[in-house]
Amino acid sequence: FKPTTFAAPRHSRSCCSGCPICCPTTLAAVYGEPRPVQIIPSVLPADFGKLGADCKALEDAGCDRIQFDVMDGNFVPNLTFGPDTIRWCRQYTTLPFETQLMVSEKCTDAMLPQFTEVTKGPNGEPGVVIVHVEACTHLHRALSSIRAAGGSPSVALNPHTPPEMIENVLDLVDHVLVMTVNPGFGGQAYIPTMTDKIRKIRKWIVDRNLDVDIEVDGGIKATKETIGACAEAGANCFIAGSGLFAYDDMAQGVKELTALAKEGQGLPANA
Ligand SMILES: O=C(CO)[C@H](O)[C@H](O)COP(=O)(O)O
Repeated sequence: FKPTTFAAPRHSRSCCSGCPICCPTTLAAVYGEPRPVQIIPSVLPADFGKLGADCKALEDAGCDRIQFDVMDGNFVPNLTFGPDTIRWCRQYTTLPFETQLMVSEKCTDAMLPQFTEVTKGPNGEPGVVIVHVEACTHLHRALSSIRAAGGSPSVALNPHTPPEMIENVLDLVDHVLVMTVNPGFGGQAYIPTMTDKIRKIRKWIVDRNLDVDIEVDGGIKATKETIGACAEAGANCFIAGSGLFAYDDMAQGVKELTALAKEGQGLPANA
C-alpha cells in the first residue's frame, strides 16, 4: 500500500488570501510581504490632567506613534477633547501623531482642516487623520481634502460595517483602521469576527499593489488571540490602550506586543 501524497497548497494571488481554511497545511501568516509592525497607543487610558507628560512617557517606551481619540458625544456616546489639546501635546514629544475622528459629519466638515494641522509632526510632516466611513457622506472629498491640507488620509470602519464600504477609496488612503470593538470606550473585548475582515482588506491591498497599512483598534493585548491573530490576517499597525497602559514598564509592553505581532506575521521576534 502506497499512501497518496498531496502537494502542500501554496499561497498565490489566484488561490486565496492565505487563510487556514483554503491552505490548511501552510503557515497561516500574512498574505503578501509583511509590512513593518507599529505599536500605537491610544491616549484614552492616560491621565488627561497631564496628557503632555504621558505622551512623553509613550515616546520613552518606544512607541511608534500616538493616537488621539476625538469623541463628540454624538457619533459615539463619549466626549474627549478637540484640536487644542492635541496642539498642546505637540510640545511634549516628537513622535508622529494620529487623530481618529469619532465625530458626526457636521464636526468632520467644520473641523477637518484644524485636526489635520494639529496632527502634523514637529516639522510639519503629515500626520495620520482618520475619518469614519459611517460619518462621511462624501468620503472621497473628505479624504482628498486631508491629503490636500498636508495630512495622511485614513479611513476607519465600525465592526458592523462591511469592508466593501471602503473598497472604492483604497487608492486614496495610507491606512485603513478596522475597529475591533464598538468605538466610544477603552477596555472592551476584541471582536474575533473582525479577523476575516482584516484578511479581506489585506487581499485587496496586495492584489492592487497598494501602499496601505492596516490598523486595528480595540481590545488589542499581548496575546496570540488578539494582536497575533490580527498580524497573521494582515494588520501591521496596532492600537493598544488598556493593553499597553496596564504595564508598569510600558517599554516591556511594547516589546511583548511587537514580538507577538511579528510571530503572527510569520517572522522571528528579532526580525
Ligand atoms: O478607539 C477607541 C475606542 O473608541 C480606543 O482606541 C480603543 O478602544 C483602544 O482601547 P483599548 O486598547 O483599551 O481597547
